[in-house]
Amino acid sequence: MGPDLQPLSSTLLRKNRCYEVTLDPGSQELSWRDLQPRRNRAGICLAGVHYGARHLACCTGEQSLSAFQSVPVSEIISVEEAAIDGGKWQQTFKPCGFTVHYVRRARKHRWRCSEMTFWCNDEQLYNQWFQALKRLLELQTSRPKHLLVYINPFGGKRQGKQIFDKKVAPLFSLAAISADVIVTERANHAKDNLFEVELDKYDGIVCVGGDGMFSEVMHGLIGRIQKDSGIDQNNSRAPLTQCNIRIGIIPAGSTDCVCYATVGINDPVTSALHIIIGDSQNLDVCSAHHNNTFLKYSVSLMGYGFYGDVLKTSEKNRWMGPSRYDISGFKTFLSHHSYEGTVSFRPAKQALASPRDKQLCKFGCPVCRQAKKQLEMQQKEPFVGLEHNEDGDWQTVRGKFIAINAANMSCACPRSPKGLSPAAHLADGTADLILVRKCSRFKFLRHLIRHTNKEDQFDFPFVEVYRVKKFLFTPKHYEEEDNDNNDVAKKHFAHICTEKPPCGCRRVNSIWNCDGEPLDHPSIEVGVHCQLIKLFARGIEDPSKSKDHVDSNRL
Ligand SMILES: CCCCCCCCCCCCC/C=C/[C@@H](O)[C@H](COP(=O)(O)O)NC(=O)CCCCC
Ligand SMILES: Nc1ncnc2c1ncn2[C@@H]1O[C@H](COP(=O)(O)OP(=O)(O)O)[C@@H](O)[C@H]1O
Ligand SMILES: [Ca+2]
Repeated sequence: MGPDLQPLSSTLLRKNRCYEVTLDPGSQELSWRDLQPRRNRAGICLAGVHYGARHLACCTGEQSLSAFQSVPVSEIISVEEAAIDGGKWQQTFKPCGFTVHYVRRARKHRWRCSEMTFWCNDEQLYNQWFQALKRLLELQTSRPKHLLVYINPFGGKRQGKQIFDKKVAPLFSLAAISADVIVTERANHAKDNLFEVELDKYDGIVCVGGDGMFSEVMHGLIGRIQKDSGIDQNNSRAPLTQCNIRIGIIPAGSTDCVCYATVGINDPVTSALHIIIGDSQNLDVCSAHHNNTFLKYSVSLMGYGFYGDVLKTSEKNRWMGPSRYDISGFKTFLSHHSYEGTVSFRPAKQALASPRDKQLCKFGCPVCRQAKKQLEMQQKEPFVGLEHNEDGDWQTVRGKFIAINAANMSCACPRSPKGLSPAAHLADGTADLILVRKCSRFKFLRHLIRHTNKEDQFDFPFVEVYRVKKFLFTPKHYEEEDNDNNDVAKKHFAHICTEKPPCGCRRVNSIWNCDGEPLDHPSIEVGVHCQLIKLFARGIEDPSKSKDHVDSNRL
């Protein structure tokens, strides 16, 4: 806030009614209340302005006070000169008006753009208001001005381009955000481009598509930043360089889990508004390695067994769009495979919360805030990375599993609004490792159904959940493997058994579903990199805390 900015309070007209309108640079709020004036003969009230203190300019006649309403300056999208609609009183006074476009909260975490026009009866007053609002908006320094946008035209229902053109681009232009738009022509187009592009030109990167498209952009960005800072991604112990350029997700995919779990809804307009107002949410990233070779990063789900098989079956039916997952989910459920192997993990000893508690990760989450403090302290230490003394001792679990899932965030999505691990945190430096042991089809179905209702999906004897910072998985058929040649042979063997199981032979290996992308190896080492990337999001707002806003912003 600049020293020159003083509170501004005036009586202005809106829809031929007098409002006391106040812009307070201290509280960073624009507020207004209807003064319910009795009008003079011409039906006009007098407007006044006063600087330096709150001032009630009088309308002629009685006043009855109505509800006070406000919008934080941080949620004003733009201010522009109002278009004159030729009303009767305007012909006499030639008033000047300004329109404020702002964020209105609608139901279920949806944000919408609302507008409100106030009229001033002299040009000087109008200029004071217009300039003051513009100045306060210019001081919102976290807002992006220039974005790089990648659109996957084939994601989800193939609506990415239309969604961007019709719903997002008009909002960006209203907010004076310019965008370089690339419609991808092939898989990995965005990722490759991110290694070449002049990143400094942009205040953020936006991907229009699903989790797979987000994953591609994230890989491009993290890979580029590591390359620029000389970090070898194949070294699983290397501390990765944080990516400070934010990524925005305009949901246009099949699952849209990353968007849903960080915003609360998969709605393109809501996401565009979070980008415009410059929200920021740090996000943990898991890295998966095999034999000191980097495989992939993941921010949502890494799933072996059930979710790996769902992915594998669904890839063949990509043409079906989002419903491919329902069909492959049903098929996979019926096939009811379990996979034998060993999971070793290092529990997060210092975790401030547990996967079974009810403390969900919300906007301003104290658990993630504490993790940020710890991270800042660790970064000051000479040896940083994924190894910390505070972590617990390694533990090992062996057996036959229907599913091995690592949820780095809740993985909430329209199919499961509370997600795979409802209490997982976006930015706490841990992931929830969920082991579903071999059990009957009926029991597994009960576990699955609980992802869609309020019951606890972990409350079964065949389900275990651990909050971890690192884990390893070795399928039974890869155990005792210690060199790459063996690995190739066994991969080949596993492939044969997976694709063409001889009569009586159980499927040997599943694949890892890594944010909707398959991994090349089932035997992996995974570590969580605390708050490695940033999104244009804020986490999920608590409806009980934002209720006042929902109501007060609705005009
Ligand atoms: C009897 C009803 C059972 C319903 C169980 C539903 C449980 C769903 C949990 C879904 C978690 C999803 C985690 C996110 C995965 C995505 O990264 C991935 C790729 O998404 P996209 O790129 O947008 O295509 N999606 C999936 O792997 C689909 C999982 C669907 C499982 C049925
Ligand atoms: N132009 C393109 N043609 C084919 N594949 C693409 C293209 N652009 C991106 N992709 C790839 O499509 C995959 C799925 O994209 P995504 O947007 O997540 O859709 P969905 O949610 O339907 O899976 C991603 O792995 C991404 O790399
Ligand atoms: Ca996490």
